[in-house]
Amino acid sequence: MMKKAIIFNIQRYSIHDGGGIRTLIFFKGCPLRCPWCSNPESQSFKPEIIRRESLCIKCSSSSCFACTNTPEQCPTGAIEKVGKEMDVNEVLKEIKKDIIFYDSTGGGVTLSGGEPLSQGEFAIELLEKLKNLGIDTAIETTGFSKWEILDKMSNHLDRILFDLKIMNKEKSIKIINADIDLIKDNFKKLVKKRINIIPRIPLIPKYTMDDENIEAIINFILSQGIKEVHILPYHQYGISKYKSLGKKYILKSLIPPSSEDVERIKEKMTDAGLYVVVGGK
Ligand SMILES: C[S@@+](CC[C@H](N)C(=O)[O-])C[C@H]1O[C@@H](n2cnc3c(N)ncnc32)[C@H](O)[C@@H]1O
Ligand code: SF4
Repeated sequence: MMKKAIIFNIQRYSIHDGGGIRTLIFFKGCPLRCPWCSNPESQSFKPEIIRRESLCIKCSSSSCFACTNTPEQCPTGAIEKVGKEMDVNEVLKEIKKDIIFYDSTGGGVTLSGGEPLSQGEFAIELLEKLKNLGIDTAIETTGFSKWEILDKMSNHLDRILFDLKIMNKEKSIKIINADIDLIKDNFKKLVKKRINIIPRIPLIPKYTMDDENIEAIINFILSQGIKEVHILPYHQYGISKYKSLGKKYILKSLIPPSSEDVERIKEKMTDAGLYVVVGGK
């Protein structure tokens, strides 16, 4: 039987996250809980209802949040179901609509989320089919999974955009629910396999940007013989999605890093011998 996964978005014509014009496949569900996550709708493994107040015309209730209409009954799309079970062929059908853009731009398909490794068997089958079609493949990942899954998946990936977030073990478990030792082990095994791996660091003030964490990240990357790193300055683009989901955004008052702060970290990494890309594609 064909494998199925919960997908919450298929974004076409993306110029981020992997190079060229890309199709991004967003897997729903993540074992981590980064308080700054810009995709809160990706965290639960189950389909969810979101409510967008800005689209609500108050047709049946005084508030979108008190409305008992189903997504199908809502006339404006203010109430929407996020997350759809799809099989590999359904996802492939969507991807094939973009295939003509890949060759001329060096683009392809990037798996994102949520955490694609958490629906690993499906992702492996999809990637295998994409490689059989000659399509470039990339993944954005936390690297937090059993090695067996990542090992199999890496055989069908041209590039792994691998996040390193919090290097202190206790802090990593407490703040984002991730065992950094497992993540580092997986990273090292991929390097040993000579997989094309690009570390990405989200620059989150008060969480990942302190000297100790940045130095630990630099030392780890250098110890693995890697020369390129991407840094992603903190943004709050996902903030309205928290409200739509009825979730609280606890970092509302956290100010994104200034360009000087980003430059300071870039310089530190460059001085250590790394080639640094801000944003990262
Ligand atoms: C939404 S995640 C999905 C992939 C995977 N779950 C991960 O975290 O690597 C994609 C990228 O966005 C970054 N990211 C998430 N929230 C962010 C925020 N508020 N500001 C900057 N980068 C963010 C992550 O660090 C990751 O590199
Ligand atoms: S690992 Fe990625 S998807 Fe999961 S909570 Fe963190 S930023 Fe969000």
